Amino acid sequence: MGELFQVRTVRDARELLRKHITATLPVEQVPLLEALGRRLARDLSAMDAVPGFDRSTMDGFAVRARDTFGATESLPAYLNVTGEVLMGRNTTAAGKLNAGQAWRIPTGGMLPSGADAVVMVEYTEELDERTIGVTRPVAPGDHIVRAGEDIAPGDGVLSRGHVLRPQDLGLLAAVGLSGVPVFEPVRVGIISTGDELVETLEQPGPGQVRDINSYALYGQAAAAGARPRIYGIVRDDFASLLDKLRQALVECDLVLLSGGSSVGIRDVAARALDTLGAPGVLFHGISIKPGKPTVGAVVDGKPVFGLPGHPVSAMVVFDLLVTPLLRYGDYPDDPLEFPVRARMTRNMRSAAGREDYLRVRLYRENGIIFADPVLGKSGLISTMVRASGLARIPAEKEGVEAGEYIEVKLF
Ligand SMILES: Nc1nc2c(c(=O)[nH]1)N[C@H]1C(S)=C(S)[C@@H](COP(=O)(O)OP(=O)(O)OC[C@H]3O[C@@H](n4cnc5c(N)ncnc54)[C@H](O)[C@@H]3O)O[C@H]1N2
Ligand code: MOO
Repeated sequence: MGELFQVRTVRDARELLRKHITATLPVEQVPLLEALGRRLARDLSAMDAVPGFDRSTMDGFAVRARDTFGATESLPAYLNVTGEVLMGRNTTAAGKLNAGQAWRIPTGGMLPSGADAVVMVEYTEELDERTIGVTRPVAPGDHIVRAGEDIAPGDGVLSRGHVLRPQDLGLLAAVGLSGVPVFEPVRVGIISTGDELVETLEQPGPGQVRDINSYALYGQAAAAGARPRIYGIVRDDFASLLDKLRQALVECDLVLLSGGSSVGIRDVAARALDTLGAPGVLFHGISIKPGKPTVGAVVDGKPVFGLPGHPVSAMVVFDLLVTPLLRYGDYPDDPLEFPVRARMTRNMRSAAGREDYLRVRLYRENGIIFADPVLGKSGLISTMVRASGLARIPAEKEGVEAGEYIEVKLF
């Protein structure tokens, strides 16, 4: 059996899990339009240069910069208009721009050979069909994008593990990759435990409550790019829990159990996890509030979490320990995990040696972002709904005072 009842910091819990998780995800090739939010399975490099030719970034005239030196409004540089660039057309065939010449060019047009800059149309005056006066000089390279300036052939463009964003799809389209190798989404099995739980459609009797966690955790898993699946409610009993866990572990890459982590069937859950495979339970308890009675296990290389039953606690622990695994397959150091700095509206106590996570509602007043704690016990799901994010009070602090800044991650 693993290291039971030893309370861990979040960092240690992550380290232990990282050390024991060995299961890998299959790779699939998906069309570019289905790749948003997916994780790249290998490094990608560009075959083509983007753009493939020098192009103008303005409507105007392609010129040799040196022909415009010294030009002013009162003494323009006069150039002969000897050509016109058409969009999408190869200018090489149309010849070369020579000294004293200018070619009309649209934004994005291919620079003719011989030209090294573009004069914006605003800084020209048309004297007749064939002559312009340039009223402002340009330097070589002005208003043009060079071939390969965006992406050079052979450039590594995106790395394995990267979660694809809209701009990444644009870049992959630019280099002509219409399909991408991505990891299959993590299949997440969700099991709720408790004799008091009933399905959403049921009317709870006295002493009963509807199952909240299956839905909230399903939402969190889906939001993190995983493929969640609900295994329903299991009664507090070893045999049925073992059965359900066994099934979920065969069909999923990661399994979540909620409830029964503290007293109740705690030992049952831990015993079940140790029965199912090695190394079993890695830790029982993390030094955070809410979320202390969390069980972390690895069974045959796959992570299994016993999340606390209180819905807020389950969601907070999911956010800290499960989301990074689903998103990145790991616990990367993320300096932007809590990206917002906000000013506390009131004092909040916490115990040293324990990280506290506060539900906060953010608002802005006179240019300052304030964090207003949403108070309420961790059994109250409505507190999560009223909050816009989670603020962290680090373990070394004994609280935060009104006016002090804290770090917040947004939901
Ligand atoms: N004597 C102690 N009691 C408790 C302790 C403790 O240290 N000593 N820890 C408290 C803390 S903190 C938490 S968090 C909870 C953890 O409870 P469990 O993980 O053992 O879960 P349960 O006892 O089954 O449930 C707790 C609470 O949550 C409700 N619950 C559970 N599952 C769901 C669900 N799917 N949907 C909605 N609500 C759910 C359950 O009905 C209980 O009210 O223990 C404290 N107690
Ligand atoms: O962990 Mo309990 O989660 O403090 O409510």
